[in-house]
Amino acid sequence: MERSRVLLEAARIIREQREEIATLETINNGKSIFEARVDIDISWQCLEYYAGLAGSLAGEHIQLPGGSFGYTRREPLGVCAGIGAWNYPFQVACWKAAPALACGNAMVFKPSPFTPLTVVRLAEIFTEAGVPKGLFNVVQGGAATGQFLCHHPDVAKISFTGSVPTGIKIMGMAAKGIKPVTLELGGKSPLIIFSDCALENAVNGALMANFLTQGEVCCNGTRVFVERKILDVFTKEVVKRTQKIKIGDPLLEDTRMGALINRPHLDRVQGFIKQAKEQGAEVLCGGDLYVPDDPKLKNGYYMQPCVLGNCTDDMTCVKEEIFGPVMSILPFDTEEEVVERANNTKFGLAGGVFTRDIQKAHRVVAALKAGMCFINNYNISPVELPFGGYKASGFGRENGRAAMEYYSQLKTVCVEMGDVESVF
Ligand SMILES: NC(=O)c1ccc[n+]([C@@H]2O[C@H](COP(=O)([O-])OP(=O)(O)OC[C@H]3O[C@@H](n4cnc5c(N)ncnc54)[C@H](O)[C@@H]3O)[C@@H](O)[C@H]2O)c1
Repeated sequence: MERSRVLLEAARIIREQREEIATLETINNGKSIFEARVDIDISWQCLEYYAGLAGSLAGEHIQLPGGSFGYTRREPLGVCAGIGAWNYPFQVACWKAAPALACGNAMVFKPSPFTPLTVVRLAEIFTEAGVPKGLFNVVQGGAATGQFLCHHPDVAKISFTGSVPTGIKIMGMAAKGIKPVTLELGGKSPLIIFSDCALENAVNGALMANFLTQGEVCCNGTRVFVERKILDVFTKEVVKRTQKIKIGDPLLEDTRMGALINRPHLDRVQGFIKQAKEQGAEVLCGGDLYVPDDPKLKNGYYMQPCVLGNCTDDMTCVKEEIFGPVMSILPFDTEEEVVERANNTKFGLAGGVFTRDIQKAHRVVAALKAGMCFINNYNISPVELPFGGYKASGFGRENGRAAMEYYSQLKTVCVEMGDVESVF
């Protein structure tokens, strides 16, 4: 209950300073202030949720013959290392810190060197809220700092959010110290639009699945499979809506798409579009750099959100995670076919389906090999629901009750109520 009170106080301070933290996050990452506010809201909700669970940590009592019994205790792991990506800096830190602290661990958090700011504010807030000194720590740095944390003998667990190649290295380092890891890695998720969907919802869903945070979202549904019967009407509407997305200064109220994280990443995203064209995809809209009118923004890393048509499953833009505002549209004819194609990927983070047929919706998500599935919506993240991947998208879960298992360990105590019967 003491941990719970401290987490609730931290949540209260975040709510109170929402505007200031959201502004800092926009400066940190380049996403629109509109979205940064949503991230901050999800962050304090996460702290409140784990504050609620902190007092519920408990074991089991198991009866044994002759009045003997056993019981289990949920104990903290110790010092947990959190290593974060740059796309949701404050939120990722809260998703890791809240269950870690609720379970009684300490955390050393390393943000991405591209977004060092807001997690420092989080550490200050924790201190103000009454978290004991040294329990939540921030270290800045890049790969070398991350490696140091993973190898450190006092670190008991590593929770990592980032790319698959780094995830592989993290798991290798953790293996050397036999440390448990949570890996939240990349994705190339399918979004399946059946012809019996509510079209406007499906269009909204496809935009939500592709263009939040400049498309730099791990669970994005970037392979949009559309039943051929509605391909034209759906595509036309998606293109029309994509062209209307307001790009520009992320601190302006009406901006809905800010700047990508840095120049190399922008070049990389542009490279994927160039390659898509070479491989036969058609750019239906966007894809070019965007230069805002405001002269002080002219060197910003802005681009126009892009919709690709004429895509096939073997194209690079359909197989690889682009991590930018690029949607690929792929027609399909039957349920069986689309499920097979949707699962034909090394990733398994998320998936979505739009249909009015409730049986079909449940049948399809049951067949999807992905950890986070959506029916008739996409990319909402209630903290009550566990989140994490299948296959190369990683393992372990954040959020929901499930995360408590990944930040605690089980001790079994066997109690003898009779005499010891020795076999010797
Ligand atoms: N599944 C999820 O929840 C989730 C959420 C956000 C982002 N992501 C993924 O993250 C990726 C983009 O983020 P990124 O470019 O920051 O990823 P990244 O793998 O380059 O870096 C992630 C973090 O790891 C650190 N790091 C890099 N090399 C390291 C090493 N050798 N040892 C230890 N730490 C090291 C970085 O400094 C950074 O803090 C995308 O693939 C995206 O899908 C996944």
